[in-house]
Amino acid sequence: MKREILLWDETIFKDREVLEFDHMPEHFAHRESQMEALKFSVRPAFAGGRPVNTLCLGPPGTGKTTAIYKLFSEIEAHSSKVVPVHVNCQMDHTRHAIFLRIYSKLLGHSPPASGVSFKRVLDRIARTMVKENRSLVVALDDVNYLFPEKEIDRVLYTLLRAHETFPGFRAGVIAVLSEPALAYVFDPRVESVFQPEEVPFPLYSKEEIRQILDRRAQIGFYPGVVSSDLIEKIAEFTERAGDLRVGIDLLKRAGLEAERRASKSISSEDVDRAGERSRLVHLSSALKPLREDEILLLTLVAEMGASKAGDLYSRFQDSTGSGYTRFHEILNKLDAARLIDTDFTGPGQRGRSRIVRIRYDPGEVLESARKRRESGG
Ligand SMILES: Nc1ncnc2c1ncn2[C@@H]1O[C@H](COP(=O)(O)OP(=O)(O)OP(=O)(O)O)[C@@H](O)[C@H]1O
Repeated sequence: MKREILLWDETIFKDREVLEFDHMPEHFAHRESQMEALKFSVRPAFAGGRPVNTLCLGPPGTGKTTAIYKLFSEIEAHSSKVVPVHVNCQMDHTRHAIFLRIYSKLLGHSPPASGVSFKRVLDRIARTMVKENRSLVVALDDVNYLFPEKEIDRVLYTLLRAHETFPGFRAGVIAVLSEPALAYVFDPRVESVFQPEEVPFPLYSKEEIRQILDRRAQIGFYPGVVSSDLIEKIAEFTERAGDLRVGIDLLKRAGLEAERRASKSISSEDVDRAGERSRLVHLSSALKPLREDEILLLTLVAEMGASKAGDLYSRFQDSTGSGYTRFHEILNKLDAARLIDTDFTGPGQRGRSRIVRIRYDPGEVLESARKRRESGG
């Protein structure tokens, strides 16, 4: 008879690495049109032109960063005419830091002296690019971290108008934002040079999620560890949470739960047990793009428990001085991000008497919001 118990030195994971978020999936399904649009935007750069500015928009976990990485590795494999630089704006959120990142990528090392002036960094980048007749493509990932203090205007102005000072300098920007639309109003001097082509990244459907997770599971686990019924269950859970990362995390955690029981296969109970923690993965990614007043309203919902929209509004107005329109806008946004529920009051309950509830454990929300505030943005 086949042994069902896992020995202490055995594992059900064939390749753990594929269940990590930073794993670059070999097969990037359901994003063909977005990849085409991105390739189209950098194409002019290969012929000595300027890349087309682009804006990738979509909720967390819809493959925006993955698309950029794929694009950039293809560019690097194809030609040295184009210099692609990926900037994580959560880490590099000043113009100086971003240009240091570009400098290091282009020249292969940091500037010799720390504290070197911005002007010298820019000068070196622009002259090198012009001399080598190359084009720059800068991806500003999570660009919302550049909105406070209007840092984004300074970054775009410098990148996209540098050719006025350094003739022959060519640069394009791919901005990445975890939201369905761009609400930021640019400085007019930036707007005249930055009218990006929008590339939408919609949420994956349940079937798309199922296919993606199925493939991960095939590579990540040994055969027979996870059944197709369970993949279906995980896909449903992931669709409800609204973030593919939840599904990837759930596969991994459910696998660990099975190993804890020394079982050679994952059970439905393993998935249930892992579910709550995995759902929190969405919480931190959904908080990432939120503005200060949006986080404030979310924390009020967490603190007040199930409350009437009218009561919530009074507290919100006391703290921010904002009007009902803004309050309503944020409520809808938090609802769309699946952070709150505003709709289970039954017929006839509309407007200020709507009941608003948090979709996560309030303590977890307050803790994540605190971390998000500390990380800036
Ligand atoms: N089409 C896909 N096929 C396989 N894996 C995918 C696909 N789309 C996304 N993923 C995986 O989902 C995770 C999240 O993807 P990614 O980081 O690209 O999303 P994102 O839209 O940039 O999210 P955020 O806005 O939170 O930064 C990654 O682990 C990535 O490998």
